[in-house]
Amino acid sequence: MSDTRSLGRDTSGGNHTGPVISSSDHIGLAETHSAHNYNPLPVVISEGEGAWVTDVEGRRYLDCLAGYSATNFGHSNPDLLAAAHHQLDRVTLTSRAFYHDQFGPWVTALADLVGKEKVLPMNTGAEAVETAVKVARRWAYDVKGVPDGQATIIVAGGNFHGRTTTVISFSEDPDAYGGFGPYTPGFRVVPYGDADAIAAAVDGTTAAVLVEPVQGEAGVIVPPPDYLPRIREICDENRVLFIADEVQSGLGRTGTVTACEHTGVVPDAYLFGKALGGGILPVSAMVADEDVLGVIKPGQHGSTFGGNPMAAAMGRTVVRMLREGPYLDNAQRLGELLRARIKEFVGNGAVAARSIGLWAGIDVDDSLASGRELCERLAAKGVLVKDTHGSTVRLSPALVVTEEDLNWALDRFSEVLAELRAEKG
Ligand SMILES: Cc1ncc(COP(=O)(O)O)c(C=O)c1O
Repeated sequence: MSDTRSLGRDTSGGNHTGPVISSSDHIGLAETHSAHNYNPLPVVISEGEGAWVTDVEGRRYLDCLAGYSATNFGHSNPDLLAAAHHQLDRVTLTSRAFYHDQFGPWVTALADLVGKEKVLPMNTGAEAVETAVKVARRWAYDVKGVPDGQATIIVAGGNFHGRTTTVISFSEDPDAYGGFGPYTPGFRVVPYGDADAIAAAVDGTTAAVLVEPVQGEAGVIVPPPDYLPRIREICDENRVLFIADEVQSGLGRTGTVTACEHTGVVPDAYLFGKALGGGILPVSAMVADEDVLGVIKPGQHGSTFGGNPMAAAMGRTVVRMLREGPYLDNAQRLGELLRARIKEFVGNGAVAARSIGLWAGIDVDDSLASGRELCERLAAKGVLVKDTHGSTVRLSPALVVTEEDLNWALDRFSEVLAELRAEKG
C-alpha cells in the first residue's frame, strides 16, 4: 500500500486547508495533545449516516455503540438535520434571560410525553443527575422539614450517573472514585436489584431513591421485575422521591419511551440526556410534577446553555420522532432478534448475555479474550462496540438499524468468538 497520507480524505468540511491526514496521523495528534481520559479504539470517524459510520480512509463500520445511546435516531438523521438547519438560520442562543419560541413548545411536548407537568433543562447527563440531587435535597428541606445538610439519597451499587464531583461521590467504580476526594456526603449505596436493602436504608432523612431502571455502564443489567414496583411502594410509604435516571435507558433504547414503562412504574422524576439532543447537541432534563420541581426558584439552579433554542429545537424533534417515527417499533422488533441471537453466544465464547430492546450486554469468557480485545477484533471486521468492566461488551445500535445489518453484525460477533475459541480454547 502506498503512503497512507494519500489515502486520507479531507474531512475538514472545507473549512481548513492543509495536508490530508491519515488515521494513524490523526491518532498521533490526538494522543499527543489530548488528555488521556479515554482509551478509544483506533478508528477515526469522519462521517455517519443511519447506523453506519465511515473512517477517514473510507472504511465503513456498523456503529453498534451509537454514542452510548446518544445517537438513537441514527447519524445524520434527516428530520434532526432539517430541524437543526432551520434553527441555525434563526437563533441559536438566547440564555434563559428571555423566552424563545422553541422553549414553551419543547418543555410542553417533553413533559407530556411522559405524563409529567414540568421540565428543568440542562445539558449533560451528569448535570441532570446533579439537578436531581439538588431538587431532592431542597424538596426534603421544604416539604419534609429535613434540616439543611441532613438529607440523604439512596443509590445503587454498580451505578453510573456521570463523572462530576458529587456524582462520583456515590460511585463504586475505582476509576471514577479513587483519589478525587473529598467527596460529597449524603448518599447511601445499597446493592442494585435489592429492594429490601432500600427499605432497610430509608429513614427520616431520606429525600430520594435514585436508580437507573436498567444499569447501562454496569453492563446492561436488567433488575428483577418487582424491583422498580417495590421501590415505588417504599417511596410512597416513606414519602420519598423515586428518581429514575433514564439518561441511557430512556428515549427508545429499550423499545419504549422509558425503561420504567416495562414494569408499569411511574417514578416521581425522570432524568433524560444523551438521545434528547438527537446526537447533535448535549441536551438533558429533569422531568417531574410541579410538587417536585416547584421547589426550585429563580436563581437557585440553571445553566447558560440549558434549554437554549438549538437544544429545544432538537428536543422537540426528538419527542415528535418518538411519537410518530418507527423507532420504538423497530427497537422492539429487532430487540427480539437481538435477544434470541445473543443467547447463541453463551457457552460459545460468552459466559452470559442480557438484553432489553436494542441494548445488550455480553460477558465474554475472559480466558479467551478481554472485552477490549473483542472490540478490536470486531472493529477490524467493521463492527463498532465498546467494552465495560473488563470482559463485558455492550451493543446498542441506532434504532434505525435494519434487520439485515443487525444480523450481519451479530454474524461478525459470532465469527470473532469462534476464532477466539479456535485460537485459545
Ligand atoms: C445512566 C446515566 N446517567 C448519567 C450519565 C452521564 O451522562 P453524561 O456523560 O452526558 O454526563 C450516563 C452516561 O453514560 C448514564 O449512562
